Amino acid sequence: MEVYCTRPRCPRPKNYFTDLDDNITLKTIQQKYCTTCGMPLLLDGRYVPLKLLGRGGFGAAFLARDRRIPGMRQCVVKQFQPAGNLTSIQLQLAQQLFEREADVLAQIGNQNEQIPDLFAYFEITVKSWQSEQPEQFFYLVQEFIDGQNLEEELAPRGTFTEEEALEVLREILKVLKFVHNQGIIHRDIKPSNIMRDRLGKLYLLDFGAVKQVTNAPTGFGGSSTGIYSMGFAPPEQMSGGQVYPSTDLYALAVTILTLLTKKEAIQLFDGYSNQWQWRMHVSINSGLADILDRMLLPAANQRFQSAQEVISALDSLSIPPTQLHPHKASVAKLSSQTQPPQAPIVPPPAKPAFSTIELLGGAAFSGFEGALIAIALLSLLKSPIITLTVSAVILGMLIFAQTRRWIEKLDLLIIAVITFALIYFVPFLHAFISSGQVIILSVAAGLIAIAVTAIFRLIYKLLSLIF
Ligand SMILES: Nc1ncnc2c1ncn2[C@@H]1O[C@H](COP(=O)(O)OP(=O)(O)OP(=O)(O)O)[C@@H](O)[C@H]1O
Repeated sequence: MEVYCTRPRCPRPKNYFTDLDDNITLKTIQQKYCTTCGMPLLLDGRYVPLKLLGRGGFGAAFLARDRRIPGMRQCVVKQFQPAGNLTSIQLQLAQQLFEREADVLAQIGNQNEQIPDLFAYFEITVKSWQSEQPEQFFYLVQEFIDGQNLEEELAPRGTFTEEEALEVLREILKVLKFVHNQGIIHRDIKPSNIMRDRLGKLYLLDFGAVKQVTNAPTGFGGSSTGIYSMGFAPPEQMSGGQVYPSTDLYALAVTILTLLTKKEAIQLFDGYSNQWQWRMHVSINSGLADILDRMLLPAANQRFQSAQEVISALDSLSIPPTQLHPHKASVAKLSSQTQPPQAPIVPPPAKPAFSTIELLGGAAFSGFEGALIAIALLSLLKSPIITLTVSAVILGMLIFAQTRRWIEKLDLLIIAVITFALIYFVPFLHAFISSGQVIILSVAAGLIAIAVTAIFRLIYKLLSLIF
């Protein structure tokens, strides 16, 4: 099983432990340590990081499994890892923001099905890798949303249709209504913070920048601390002033325009007239366009004052509410990568997936080895049919051993070198061809196997993109 080291600068974070392929060992073993930097890998004794999902402003996010939950539930482990050289005050503020995400998720995550649940928040202190100094790491574990964020969804495709954008608008307004009613302003609404799972359900993520203002459900505001995403933040947030529910509504409108036009916010805003000039880029229902424009007004008090006001305005347009639907391309891509959340959660795959390099290396080995085996067998048995059958069986066993990772990397090289040396230097093992031809045939077979595998891989990728 491959386990990912979460130490920020570990040069070789991928660890492979064959004993963890055994479910009983995986569940009972006390701890595992990174073979490169010594970092404990089983976080809080239970979370097994599998791969890096991405790095954000305050940390890295890892896909992990919880070995203490039957079926090894998937989860996201976020690690506090601020980028750049921060002063101790900035570092403290960044850490507060990370803890704030944990606080907010603990408060509201379990109450709203479109906000990830919080599973755990903990810190660990470990010996530094290159010095004797102890190092402290903070982790937050939350529900894994099996899907793509809207930025990832938008990148490979064209613009969202009006119907699709309206669905995002209505769904996120529902979540914002709930969030604002808890006295919380998100302050960082943007496509990358909205995720769609493979069944089409939309989620609002990343509560690291929220402002917890007051418990009053309406008419509240709180001062901004300068955390925002350029282009999505309204003037009051950019100037570090008070933020309001309408601050989030403004960012949501910019998000919708981004989806409708696939253009950067800056391309839709005319700095000279200080106005949004987006209508020339997309044509939509005029009532909906007016609602978006009102959400985008520069003065916070001229915009809609609550998510509910926008929902009512949308309802009065009599555009039929859309059915939640997963986007075709993204679902096809996901279905090739992940398992449905509803399905019984299965233990992690016994073996990790193969990278393209590993796949092509394996193909080269199989082709090379196949040719050598065939040359030797034909020289010994003199029967093409028996040679073909026995070679196919041996080759099949070698390929199976590779898929199970019983042989990999250096093993392949060693086996290839030994077989080649045997057949090249023992004349009766290449009785019908010269030594030079052994080289040509085996290398050619290796290259052909690489080419064929690459073509199949390409076709598979193209098909999964299309469907
Ligand atoms: N609960 C989750 N389920 C699935 N994927 C997630 C979850 N939370 C975050 N991710 C994914 O992990 C990656 C990193 O997320 P993270 O929140 O750390 O940073 P970000 O949102 O990309 O950046 P920033 O924090 O600067 O806005 C992103 O691709 C995000 O979509």
